Amino acid sequence: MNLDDPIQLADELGPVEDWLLVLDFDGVLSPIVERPEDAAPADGVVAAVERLAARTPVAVVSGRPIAELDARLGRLPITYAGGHGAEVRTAEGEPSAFVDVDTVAGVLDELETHLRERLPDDAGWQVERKTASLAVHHRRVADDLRDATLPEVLDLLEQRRQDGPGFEVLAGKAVVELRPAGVDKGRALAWIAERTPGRRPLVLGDDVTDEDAFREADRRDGLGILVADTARATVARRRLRDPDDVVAFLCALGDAGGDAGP
Ligand SMILES: O=P(O)(O)OC[C@H]1O[C@H](O[C@H]2O[C@H](CO)[C@@H](O)[C@H](O)[C@H]2O)[C@H](O)[C@@H](O)[C@@H]1O
Repeated sequence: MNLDDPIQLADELGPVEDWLLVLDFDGVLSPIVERPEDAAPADGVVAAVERLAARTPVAVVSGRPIAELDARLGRLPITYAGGHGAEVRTAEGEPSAFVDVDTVAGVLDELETHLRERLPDDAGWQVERKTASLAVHHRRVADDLRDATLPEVLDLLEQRRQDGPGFEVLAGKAVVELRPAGVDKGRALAWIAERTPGRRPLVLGDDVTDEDAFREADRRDGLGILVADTARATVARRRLRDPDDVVAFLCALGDAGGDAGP
């Protein structure tokens, strides 16, 4: 799949009011960095999203909890879906939970304690406890240690699949995660799309967890845009290079038609 020019792609898509804009955070609105806590929106992202949100529904759908999205983006007048769709807050501020946190807390607590003992921070491991899931980051772990240890970590996660309400194991960018079953970005998109009729989903994502949303967008006559500097297997039909290209694309979408503002 060829790389798209962000301005040409925005021009091709026509009026922004035709679309429900669905944006991933890490790797799309924010460049990938070594430590999750250091991630920040790319320059110009917040202003571009705010401008678009005045004209069409916008959602950020992320693996992060909503509280972390608030801390990084602020409380914009858009829908936030956190934990890959475990929790949603509408643009009007109405929250919905799709996982009962009490049913997963015991499994996650016990696993977190064990993994923090087994995977030392000073070797580069980072255990991230989220509202309804748990992630193990290995971006800063030496390759040989990672290759030797990751099968054991995956095995530990796999052993929890049947516990509590049931879980899934997934792998993302330098991360593996235990997530409650029945939650994914495709379902989150479906829930949001049902509440914004008449708009075609336009999904921007960079990671394997975004493929569910790309598929759901296709089902709804929408479009998936992969954000990646190299081609890889994806159901997305268009591709932008990186978060800087995403900012250029969002600005161009906001400029097209309607009241482009000052
Ligand atoms: O769905 P997203 O908004 O893309 O969130 C996916 C995960 O993003 C974070 O981890 C990733 O980004 C980090 C910061 O750039 C990077 O250090 C890490 O290697 C990536 O996996 C976040 O920490 C996870 O909770 C999200 O699920």
